[in-house]
Amino acid sequence: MEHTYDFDLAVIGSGPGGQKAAVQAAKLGKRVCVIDSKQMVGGVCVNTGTIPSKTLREAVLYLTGMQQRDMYGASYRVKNEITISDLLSRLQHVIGREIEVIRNQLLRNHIELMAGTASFLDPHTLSIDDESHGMMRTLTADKIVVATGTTPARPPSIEFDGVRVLDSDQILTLEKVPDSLVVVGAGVIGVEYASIFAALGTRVTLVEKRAQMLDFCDPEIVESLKFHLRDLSMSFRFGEEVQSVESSGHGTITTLASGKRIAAEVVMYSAGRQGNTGQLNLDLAGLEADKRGRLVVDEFYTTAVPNIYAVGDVIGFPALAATSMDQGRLAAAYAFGETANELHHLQPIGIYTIPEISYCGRSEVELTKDAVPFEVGISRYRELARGQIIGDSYGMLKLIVHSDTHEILGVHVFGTNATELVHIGQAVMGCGGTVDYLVNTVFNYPTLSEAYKVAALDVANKLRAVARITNQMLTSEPSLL
Ligand SMILES: Cc1cc2nc3c(=O)[nH]c(=O)nc-3n(C[C@H](O)[C@H](O)[C@H](O)COP(=O)(O)OP(=O)(O)OC[C@H]3O[C@@H](n4cnc5c(N)ncnc54)[C@H](O)[C@@H]3O)c2cc1C
Ligand SMILES: NC(=O)c1ccc[n+]([C@@H]2O[C@H](COP(=O)([O-])OP(=O)(O)OC[C@H]3O[C@@H](n4cnc5c(N)ncnc54)[C@H](O)[C@@H]3O)[C@@H](O)[C@H]2O)c1
Repeated sequence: MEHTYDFDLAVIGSGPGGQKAAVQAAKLGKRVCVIDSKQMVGGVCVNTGTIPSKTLREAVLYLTGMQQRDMYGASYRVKNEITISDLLSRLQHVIGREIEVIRNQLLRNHIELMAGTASFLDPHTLSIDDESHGMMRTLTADKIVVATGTTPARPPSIEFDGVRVLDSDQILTLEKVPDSLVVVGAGVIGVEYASIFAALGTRVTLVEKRAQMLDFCDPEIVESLKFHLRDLSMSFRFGEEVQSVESSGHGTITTLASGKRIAAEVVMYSAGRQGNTGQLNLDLAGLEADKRGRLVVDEFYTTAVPNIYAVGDVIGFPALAATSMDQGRLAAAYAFGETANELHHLQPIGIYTIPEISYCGRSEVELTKDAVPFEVGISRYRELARGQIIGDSYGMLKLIVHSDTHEILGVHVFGTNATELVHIGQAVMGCGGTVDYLVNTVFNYPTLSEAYKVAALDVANKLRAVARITNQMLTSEPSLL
């Protein structure tokens, strides 16, 4: 006998993964609902993660006038005393608009948005606890997508008071811009926030237990970033672990395992995140999470239970809004038998530090390890007319090209608009293009995109020099000696 369910698809979590899963299923004519708590519509992405941090960064760049200082001098500011309310007003504006856009998209696709926390009663039945209205309900669905994301991991020995000792979600509730800040963990979240506060004039100390930060990025670019951050008075404590954090009305003392003690007004922890599966009653669905709360899926985003899918941060790496969206879209397509191509292996990474970093493809370190012969071409923004016009004297774009096939193997960008520029390289690489395409292409002038042309010519010149001398060696008379 055919089951009849309340919904064809129930999606738990309204972040990027959940939204796109829901819209894809609705486009296939399915009856869909999305469940999330009332104050989290849009997920971590809109409320506590991507959008707030990127908006804060934009507000800081504008109000500090930092990007104009090359032109107007080191003391140039748009506003002298930047208060937390200057920053938060922009944040609230953008978050509010984003939530409206999401609600509207769900509504016009006839997707029901339900307020509450979902948990499994069995593989097809969910219980929804709507605390804000004191209501419980149950619903059934043929397919279920778990897109519950993550929350900041909190070491049990640290007392988070939400005022002086904070996790990265709580940083958005600061009541004033701190004079000094310890950031624990130099992952992407830690380095982004550290650079934002350093740009605001906060004295930042970044503590990281590994010997380096962002070790998946091009080392030359990480070195340039560190130079800029030191210039903003940031201190680095690499290879150091936090032993304890004490806090009082006067401030905080962070004690490191090496015995060092760091005084600061505020401490922010950004030392990893934990999958949000604790409230789901996974065992009633026949599922189990790993010790970091994450679910394992196959290439179709199916969990161990065939009608339950999982996407986004809750399935782990790469844990980006960018990938979560596509995982959601694909999971819904696979769930309802729609043919879909798996994600392209070339995916960009964008790190919104000040200055920003972005790359796509392989790095010099990886290629050297694999003994792949390559040539590198570099373009510096200060030699581009657009670089001069915008006052970015430190930006650079690096192209890595296969010495024999001329295939573009990687592009690494540092500086203004890096996260946008990277897509040109990504597109050429994705279509199997070579550096010759960039050499023979005309770019608008004056633009930062011209960096591709300059870097491509740099590669071509180096390859030509090798070819010329090799030819001369081959054709010259053998030596008599
Ligand atoms: C500070 C910060 C900055 C970031 N910056 C970037 C960036 O620049 N670029 C980028 O690509 N990514 C960035 N990320 C990562 C990005 O935010 C995540 O990859 C993305 O939000 C994950 O989407 P998701 O679909 O897994 O769900 P999430 O956005 O994590 O949302 C999950 C939702 O599920 C809900 N939920 C959980 N449990 C239940 C339940 N039982 N019932 C109902 N609802 C539930 C939660 O309330 C939440 O709303 C950043 C993250 C952080 C924290
Ligand atoms: N621009 C972006 O794309 C972007 C921005 C922010 C976050 N994110 C995503 O969010 C996710 C979480 O980021 P994250 O930075 O919290 O986690 P992470 O796991 O990447 O980094 C945590 C860091 O903290 C360090 N650490 C842990 N415990 C420590 C201790 N006691 N003392 C000192 N150092 C310690 C770890 O060595 C690690 O380097 C990542 O997967 C990231 O991709 C992406």
